[in-house]
Parts: sequence; C-alpha cells; structure tokens
Amino acid sequence: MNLTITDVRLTPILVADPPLLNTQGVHQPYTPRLIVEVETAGGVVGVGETYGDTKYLELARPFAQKLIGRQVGDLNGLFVVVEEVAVDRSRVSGQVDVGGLRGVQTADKLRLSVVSGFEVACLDALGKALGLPVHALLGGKVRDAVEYSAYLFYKWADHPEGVRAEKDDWGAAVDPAGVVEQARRFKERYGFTSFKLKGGVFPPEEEIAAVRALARAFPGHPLRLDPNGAWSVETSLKVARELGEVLEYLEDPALGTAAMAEVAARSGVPLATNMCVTTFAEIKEAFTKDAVQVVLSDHHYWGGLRNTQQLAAICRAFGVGVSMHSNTHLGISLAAMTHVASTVPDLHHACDSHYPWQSEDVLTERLTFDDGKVTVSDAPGLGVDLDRDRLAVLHRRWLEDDGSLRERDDAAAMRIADPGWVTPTVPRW
Ligand SMILES: O=C([O-])C(=O)C[C@H](O)[C@@H](O)C(=O)[O-]
Ligand SMILES: [Mg+2]
Repeated sequence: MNLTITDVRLTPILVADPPLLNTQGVHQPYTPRLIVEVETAGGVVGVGETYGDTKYLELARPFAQKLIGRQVGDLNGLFVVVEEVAVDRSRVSGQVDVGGLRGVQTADKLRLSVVSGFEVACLDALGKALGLPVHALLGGKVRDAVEYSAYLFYKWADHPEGVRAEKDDWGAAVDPAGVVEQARRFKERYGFTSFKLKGGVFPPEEEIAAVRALARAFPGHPLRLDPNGAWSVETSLKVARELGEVLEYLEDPALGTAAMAEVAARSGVPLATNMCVTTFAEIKEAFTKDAVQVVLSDHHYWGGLRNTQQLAAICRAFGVGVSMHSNTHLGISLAAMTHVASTVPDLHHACDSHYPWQSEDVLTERLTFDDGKVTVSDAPGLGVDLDRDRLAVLHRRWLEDDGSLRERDDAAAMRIADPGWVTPTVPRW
C-alpha cells in the first residue's frame, strides 16, 4: 500500500451562519471555513476542516506544497514541517484581546490551527487505507457515543434587512423566555440535556434571569454561562453568588489567568475556559494558580486530535477536568471531535458544538444527535463522505464574495445593524 501523499487540495468555502450574538457583535450571514483533502499514491483521500480566514489560508497553501511526497502516517512530521512556513507577524498580536474569543493570538497557535486540519485529513486517509476508524488510530474508543450540550445563543430572528442571508427557523431569543424556548427546541430536536448560554451580550442581571429561567424550566439539568471574559472580577463574583447553585460551571467570566484565579479563589463555582488556557505554554501558570477547573479543548487550535489527547493527559495529572469548545464548524470537525472525545477516559462534561446551527454541510449525510449524543463511527477513517457538489457550491460562494465575508468579523457584522458599534473594551460590566 503506497501511503505517499501525491496531492493536497484546499477548498475555502463560505457557510451560512445565523445571527448569533456574542460580546463582540453578531455572526456574519456566511462564515469562512477551509476544507483540506489529502490524497495518497494509492488513491485514498482523507478530509479535514479548519478556519478559513485569509491568515489561515496564507499558511495552509505553502504548507500543503511541502507535504507532497511525505508519508500520510508521518503525523509528527507535520509539526516539524509547519515550522518552515513563515507567519506574517502583522497577523498575530501575542495578546488576548477582546477580539480573541479563542484566547491569545500567537504565531504558534496560528500554525497549530492549520496543522489540525491536515492532521485530521491524514488520520482519515490513514484509517481508510488501513481499514481502521480514527479512534482506533488514537488508541481506541472508551465509549460508543459522545455527549454534547445545547449551545444556546441570544439571537435575532433574521440578519439585518438588506443583507443576503439564508433564513433559519429558530426565531429570535433576546430575553429569558426566548432563551427557554430555544432550549426546548434544542431538547426536542436533538435530545440535549445540558445547556450552555453564550453570555456577555446583555447586562449580567438579564443573563442571570435567563439562566434562572432555564433552571426552572429544566430542573436538575447541567447549565453553563459563558460571557467570554466580559465581566470584572467583582461582577463575576456577584454572578457566581447568584447562580452558584444552578451552574455546572461558569465559563471564562473574566479575562486572563490572574482574574480567573481570583474569581476561582473567592467563589465556590467551578470555572471552565477556552480563553485563558488555549496553548500548552499557558497551562503551568493557570494550573499552579488553580485558575480553572475545566479546560475546554478545541482540536483546531490545540493542533489536532493527538495534541488534544496530550492536553487531556496533562489535565488528568493535575486533577483538572477536560471537555470541548466549539466555534462554527461542519460535520468533518464534528466527526473528528467525536473520535477524539471517545478516546478520552475522564470526559465528565458534555462537549460544546455549534453544529446544530449549521444548516449547510459538505457531507453526503449529516451527522445526527440522538439523546444529545453522536455515535462514534467504526467505519474506516472519520466515517464521513465528502459531497463534492455541495463543496463546489459553497466554494463558489467564497469565490464570488467581494472579500467582505472572507474574514470572520462579528463587530463588522454588528455595525451593519448599529453603525456606531465598536468592539467593547473589557471588562464590559
Ligand atoms: O465558548 C466560547 O468561548 C466560544 O464558543 C467562542 C465562540 O467564538 C462563540 O462565542 C461564537 O462563535 O460566537
Ligand atoms: Mg467559551
């Protein structure tokens, strides 16, 4: 079996996204993703998916060229080769800014975010070539299904008038009643039993009221609130006092390890993060200061499925919980998340996924949630098939875009509705 990589195809696409609100603004009507295909001399094709903004494409293109002639099973080599690709320094700030819903922005992290799409594609190809599911290549599943939580968002019924968009059927959710209604639908449609509300949108009192309404409507169900670091330490402590009884955890209430450590020390509520621990380099300080009790991994920016397993092992050693974060993603990534999550022994919290918000996909068959869970596929590779016609349609949308949607920019999308909008400084409350 010849496992030499002979071709790597990169297809940037724009996928429909509803008007979901977060502390920065609102989601654009279409968001960029990159689909990676790795083909071997034996004719096997593996697929991966990652961020599709220009800064990722700029790295992915030269990286793809360097992989031709290498072995698809040389996963460690991906991390060596990517170091040879220069990162445009103007693309990284080295800071956690409020635009960084995913934490610090570094050259390494940019590279890892690109590698992850290729690592998944290589694992898919390797699995298909060997007749083994990706979870087997990762050491084997320890569960047959992976549980996800309902990812609730404040949202408008529609994107601003005059903006080209796909219509969704979720309606508006801008108050406690709307949030509860959205949660009911999530439960009805997918069977989710835990709920996460994306906060940092309205003043904390309104978000506290929404979580209380959820607690009344779904007694005993795990609840989370995530304002993406929008609150001060004092506000975080107030919310923790008011909601401590009903929250499974509070996610990134305040920005940065020092602030998180203070909130953790002064409140009894467990804190989760996908903002202050987003790289291996950030682990030591955060764990030493006991700043977080749950790390929400994301294989995209941690550098793939095997790095996610390494993160889980470190968390285990420190008695810190692990679960998964998600941004807008398609079925390839949901399959990848499910494979890796199935191999992590102590996964004690339902993982996040935006997938229910994505009405479009590039697969011949969408993945489904049953009782809030995705069944772990035992088919070779990821167990998904690319729909080339759909891929072409979504790529055409990217080609035809004048450039305004090719970079995800929630603040710019908000300015269409509210021309005076500027990305809020933090703490916002
Ligand atoms: O858990 C989180 O912090 C996120 O999911 C960040 C995301 O960027 C989310 O807020 C979004 O896409 O609006
Ligand atoms: Mg978060």
